[in-house]
Amino acid sequence: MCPSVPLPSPCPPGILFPYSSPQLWGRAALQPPVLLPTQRRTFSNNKILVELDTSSGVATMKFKSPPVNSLSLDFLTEFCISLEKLENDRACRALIITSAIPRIFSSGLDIMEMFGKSTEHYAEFWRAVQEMWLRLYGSSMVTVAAINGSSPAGGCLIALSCDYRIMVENPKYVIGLNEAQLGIVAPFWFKDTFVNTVGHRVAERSLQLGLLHPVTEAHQIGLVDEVVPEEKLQEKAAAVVAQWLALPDHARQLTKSMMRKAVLDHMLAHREEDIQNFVKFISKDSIQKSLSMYMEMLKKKKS
Ligand SMILES: CC/C=C\CCC/C=C/C(=O)SCCNC(=O)CCNC(=O)[C@H](O)C(C)(C)COP(=O)(O)OP(=O)(O)OC[C@H]1O[C@@H](n2cnc3c(N)ncnc32)[C@H](O)[C@@H]1OP(=O)(O)O
Repeated sequence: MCPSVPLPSPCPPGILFPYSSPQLWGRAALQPPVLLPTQRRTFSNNKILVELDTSSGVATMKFKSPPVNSLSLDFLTEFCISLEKLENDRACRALIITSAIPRIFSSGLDIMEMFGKSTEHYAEFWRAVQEMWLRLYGSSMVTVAAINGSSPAGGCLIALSCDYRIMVENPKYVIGLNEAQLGIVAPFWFKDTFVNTVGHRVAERSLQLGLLHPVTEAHQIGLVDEVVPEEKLQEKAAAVVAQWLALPDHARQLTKSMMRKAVLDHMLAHREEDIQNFVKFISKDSIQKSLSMYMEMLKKKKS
């Protein structure tokens, strides 16, 4: 759905107004409370499975890209297509994002997409990362991250871009923006999304040290909103969605837009510059070396 206000191309559908069309806001919000039979619509691709319950208006999206749900260009493309489909579906009002891979929500951006490739490839990849964030952070749906595994860097960004985060209680799971540990830097819009969630001081320390927070700590600093046992995750996510959907869509959406607009506008205004920055930064020999060493370290850890 194209916006009424001109946007830098490509136009991100579903971005909260003033970009999105007011006709989208109503969705199923004011339907009378009649009891409808449960109806499911499913669509799937190689990387993602989506199930939409049209009677409740709640979609569940499961990442299923082994081994670790890394955000490759293909994954990001499929993710954006799925988000666009749901955003434009009047029957869908809420989205729960979770993983079908045991122990991993998402391992973040696929490091191989940032290593040993052409500048054209880096630019295309980064535009896809931006697009994913624009669509998710600017979504008019209620979005809940049901985090059932570790979620570093780009995986954490996906969770941060949702309205609410519920994480499974497990001493082995970690979450955070650990870019500094890889010798790279979280871009300003990752940082802004993080600051808007945990506040400036907590974000500054966590970003500078590239911290991956254990679940209890993530809860303490407000990076996740709730911690639950694995078997309660889906039930809790459904309850949170029901609570948020009890409000009129337009009021919730206007409020969400008010809270997120400045960060979204800032990124859109600097989108091309941000791509150029990324390409220049990631192409540096020293950064390529850091990424190579990090991948080596991951492999050694296994053996
Ligand atoms: C100007 C701005 C500039 C730059 C901004 C860039 C912003 C970057 C954002 C990012 O998201 S960078 C990615 C950060 N991600 C990580 O640091 C996670 C690294 N991975 C791990 O910590 C672990 O793999 C794990 C996710 C905790 C899973 O551990 P587990 O023991 O279960 O699996 P294993 O480590 O054996 O991994 C399996 C397999 O997958 C490969 N792998 C893991 N993560 C990635 C990844 N992000 N990209 C690509 N590949 C990844 C790993 O190497 C193994 O491969 P192998 O089987 O071939 O050895």
